[in-house]
Amino acid sequence: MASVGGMSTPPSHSSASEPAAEIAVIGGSGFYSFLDDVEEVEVDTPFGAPSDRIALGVLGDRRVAFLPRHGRDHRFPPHRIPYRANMWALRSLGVRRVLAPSAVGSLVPAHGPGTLVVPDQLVDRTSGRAQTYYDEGGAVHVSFADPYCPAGRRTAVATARDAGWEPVDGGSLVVIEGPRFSTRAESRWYAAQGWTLVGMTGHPEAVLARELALCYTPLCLVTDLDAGVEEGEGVTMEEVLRVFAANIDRLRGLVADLVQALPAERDCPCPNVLDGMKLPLELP
Ligand SMILES: CSC[C@H]1O[C@H](OP(=O)(O)O)[C@H](O)[C@@H]1O
Ligand SMILES: Nc1ncnc2[nH]cnc12
Repeated sequence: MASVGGMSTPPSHSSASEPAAEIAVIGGSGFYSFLDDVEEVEVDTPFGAPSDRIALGVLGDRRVAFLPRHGRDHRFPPHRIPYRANMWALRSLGVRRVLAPSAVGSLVPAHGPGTLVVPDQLVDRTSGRAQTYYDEGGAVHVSFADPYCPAGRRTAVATARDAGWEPVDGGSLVVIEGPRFSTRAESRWYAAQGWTLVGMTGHPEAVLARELALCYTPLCLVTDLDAGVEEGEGVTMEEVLRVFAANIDRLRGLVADLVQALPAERDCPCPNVLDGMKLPLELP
């Protein structure tokens, strides 16, 4: 296992011209491994250690990093995930594109369990999470009107369609603080706002990616109808993990296809979001 101290020693198979990885996959609940033949690296960051060792491997001609956001033993609940360390560590390895699979509840009866949604909007209902890299040394305000990479979203939707998994293209993901699930009244209120999905990890992951000028693409797998949508007992963790497990092979396949399908060059706005801003931090 190699050790990488923030921006210092890169892993053995990387060089200045060839980053350790260009694309990262961040696995969520039930998604704790991805690549077969990997080198695992421990990365340190100014924000502490990431959730786990980062697995580096190759898929076709793409160098890929995999990081399970909850840790491979799901030791971090959503409100305790070291989001800043995770995104910083990935960028320090050379990553510029992030694919973010996630288990979510649906606020729309028609989008039942097993539905794949590629949302285009996000609503932050978390509280108290560190959500910026730029909290000292000067003000930096990134644009976040469109929180996700348009090219990544487009490619994800097209790749899912090609694989015969008709995705829902667009929708708003409301991210709650958790770790509890929503009450029926909260859930009905979210649905009444016209929001589509509810999860616990999409924020601050997406905005931290934006602050590091990374392309971030969410891949939301619906595991349940949220409490306000369905007259039932309410959502349970067991239900989420069971439905996710039933869909993981399909999702893994999609992520692998998507890694291959992402364009090599970035012609989206994401690389330029920090242009003209005076950064208080030196980016890795
Ligand atoms: C396992 S139940 C709730 C848990 O599942 C989702 O995790 P992730 O987004 O990492 O797939 C949800 O956000 C909660 O953290
Ligand atoms: N109903 C739900 N609420 C919040 N996060 C979830 N993750 C999966 N299902 C969820």
